[in-house]
Amino acid sequence: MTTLPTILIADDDRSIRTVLTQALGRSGYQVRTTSSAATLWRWVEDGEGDLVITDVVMPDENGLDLVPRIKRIRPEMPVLVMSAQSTILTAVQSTQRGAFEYLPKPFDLGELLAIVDRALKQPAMQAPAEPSGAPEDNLPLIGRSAAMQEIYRVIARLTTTDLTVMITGESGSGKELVARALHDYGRRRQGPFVAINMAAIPRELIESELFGHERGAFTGAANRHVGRFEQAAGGTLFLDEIGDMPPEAQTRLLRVLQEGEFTTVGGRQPIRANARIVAATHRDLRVLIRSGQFREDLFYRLNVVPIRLPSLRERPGDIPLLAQHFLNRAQAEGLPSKTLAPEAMVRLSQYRWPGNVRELENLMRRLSALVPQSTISEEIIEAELSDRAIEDAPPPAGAEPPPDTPQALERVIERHVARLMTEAREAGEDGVLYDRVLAAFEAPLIRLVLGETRGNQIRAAALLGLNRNTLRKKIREHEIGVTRRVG
Ligand SMILES: Nc1ncnc2c1ncn2[C@@H]1O[C@H](COP(=O)(O)OP(=O)(O)OP(=O)(O)O)[C@@H](O)[C@H]1O
Repeated sequence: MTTLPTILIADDDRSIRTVLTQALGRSGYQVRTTSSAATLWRWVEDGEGDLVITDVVMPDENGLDLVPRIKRIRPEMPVLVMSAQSTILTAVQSTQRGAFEYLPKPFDLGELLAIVDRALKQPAMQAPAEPSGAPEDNLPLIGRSAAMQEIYRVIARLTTTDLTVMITGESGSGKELVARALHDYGRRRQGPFVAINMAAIPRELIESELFGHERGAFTGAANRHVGRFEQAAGGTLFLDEIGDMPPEAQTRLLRVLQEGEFTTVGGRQPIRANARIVAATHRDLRVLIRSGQFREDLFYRLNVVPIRLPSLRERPGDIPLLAQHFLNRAQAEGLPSKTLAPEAMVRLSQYRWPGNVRELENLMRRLSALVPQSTISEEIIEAELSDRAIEDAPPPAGAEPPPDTPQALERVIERHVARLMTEAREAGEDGVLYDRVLAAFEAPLIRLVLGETRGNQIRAAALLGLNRNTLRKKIREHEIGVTRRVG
């Protein structure tokens, strides 16, 4: 008996899932559908399915980001990417990341079936060449610096426990990767890994996303919705950007952690919480606690095992290894093979990497695609980096000014401004920088002062030396939540 090929479909649009299920089912395929990238990933990890069809924009993760991860663990699996944002960028990115085909929405069902048929017939041809890199490329985390060794040791020690972990570190330093490693090597590895990013979900939806809701719990709740806590049962719940969690959700989460059970929004029946919690943030939670934006009691519940991930500039020795790893990976995804000249490597190691590993990864991917020569020279790196770096001559590693000095603050500001400049340049935006830089400092300033005055705007305006109406305008502009607290 031959088994029918199974197609895994991830799209948060139910009508697309229905149409595809019917069309593919009629053509003799088995079909499994999900609205979440996390579920799709779990199926792929569990070795299920013969072909993936994924949407790009999904509530929990961008489908395009999933493609290279799928190709890494299941290189033979064809992945079709469909997207309503049918820009040339999406198409190019899908292909670069190893997708078999890219389908702009709306698409022709006949064309889709033909592509599925073609993809399943030629799996061998789709398998990318073996990466030329070291076996290291298959490791979940790259880096041999002392700082990373310490991280590995902590992860290893935690494999036999379900302790709650709080990962802190700058953006792009690998917090999510560490969370996944804790899950993949831990006791709950057979269970699901469910991630939720507090900064990516509208604040008013966070509670129902986390805990689920009953039918009719609020306007628009047409059906019962299973929350991430329930989805993560038996596995790990990764609470990313925990510092952005709204106060009500914080209170609810604290209760769950204390009592070990929760109720859905609008529900009464308590459900046992059976998820290991790993939280992460790039923000300083102690500052948020001081300004009244994060509950101190919740912090202590979450901060059972703190893991502080070093920034890339704190471990420059890892840069060559990581750079080579990302070039190998780009090659495995079908981009041309590249090597870095030794001087180019030195220059990379001296750069400050405000966007950390993510920035390095992106640069290597871009160079793999764009540089025609097979050896990337120092000049090419120099041109790339001097474009984004503020300082011409970065200070050697270890020359960070002591914390809490005006120099350290200036350094932080410089890094942030450099990042905003890069973003504006990459997005081709002119005339936005001054406002964005000001907003970046104004919003936390106002939040802190309002925290200090317990939400009293008159006192806050006086403290700031601002006119009351100006302060109100800025509160609106920055969408700062103001709650008056008594006592
Ligand atoms: N040690 C590492 N080895 C290999 N790849 C890494 C490492 N650290 C980070 N990366 C890669 O860098 C990118 C950013 O990592 P990740 O998303 O885990 O960072 P993050 O700290 O969670 O970022 P953010 O705070 O912005 O969510 C990912 O593509 C990840 O695979």
